Amino acid sequence: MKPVISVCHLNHYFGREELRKQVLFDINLDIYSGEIVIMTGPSGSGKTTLLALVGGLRSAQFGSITILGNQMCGASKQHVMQVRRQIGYIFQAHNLLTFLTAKQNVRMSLELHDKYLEQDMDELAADILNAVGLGDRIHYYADNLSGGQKQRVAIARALASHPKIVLADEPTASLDKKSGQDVVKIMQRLAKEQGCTILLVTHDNRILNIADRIIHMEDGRLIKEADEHKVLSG
Ligand SMILES: Nc1ncnc2c1ncn2[C@@H]1O[C@H](COP(=O)(O)OP(=O)(O)OP(=O)(O)O)[C@@H](O)[C@H]1O
Repeated sequence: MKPVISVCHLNHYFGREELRKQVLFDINLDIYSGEIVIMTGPSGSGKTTLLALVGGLRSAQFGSITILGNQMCGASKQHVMQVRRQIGYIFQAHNLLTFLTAKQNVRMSLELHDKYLEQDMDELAADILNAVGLGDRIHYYADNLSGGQKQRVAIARALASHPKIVLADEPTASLDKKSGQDVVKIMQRLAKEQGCTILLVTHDNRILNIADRIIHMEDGRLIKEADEHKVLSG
């Protein structure tokens, strides 16, 4: 089986000349279809940078990143955009548009895909909001939702178009324990139903039990691949 995400000898630098600083060192990582992989590590160790490179939000400089069979290093902008459409992003600052309702926020992500233009996008958006437990909030403006509810809208938005990959950066950071666990359980359930692959960055030890695999980043290096099959759960 080919990996959905394959990172090979990836190095990354920020800054130029004397300010040039290496932040990722020879990263190698394969993630397979349907896997939920959690990446942990201290602040500044390079997790967000790696996630942004994998998601095509930053250009890779040295090494290789293959996403769904597409080489991202040196890819044209257009090619990167095509790959990005197959990825759902869930970031801590959920980036909902506050002047739109929950349903309109989700609908916007469907409008990016030709295949949905012929379908009833309002109904599809309402369905996925139901699935994340927000059936009674679909007409609420994002501003009038709690942190956990906004995060659930962000999940609905990311998963509505059935992406093959979901990238999540600290999806539970601003949530209390219960909301945090609700949010990741919803992600886990929908991902398993849709067969999508999740790469999730977190400092939140309370959610490690949803991972199929936990990887650890330190000082720009992936130092171990351990704890397959939820050794750390509970
Ligand atoms: N745009 C940038 N320009 C220069 N340096 C950057 C930039 N973004 C990140 N860095 C540096 O790269 C290193 C890795 O940062 P990154 O945000 O990837 O770490 P992280 O593990 O996600 O941290 P955190 O857990 O605090 O979010 C840090 O030393 C950071 O200061």
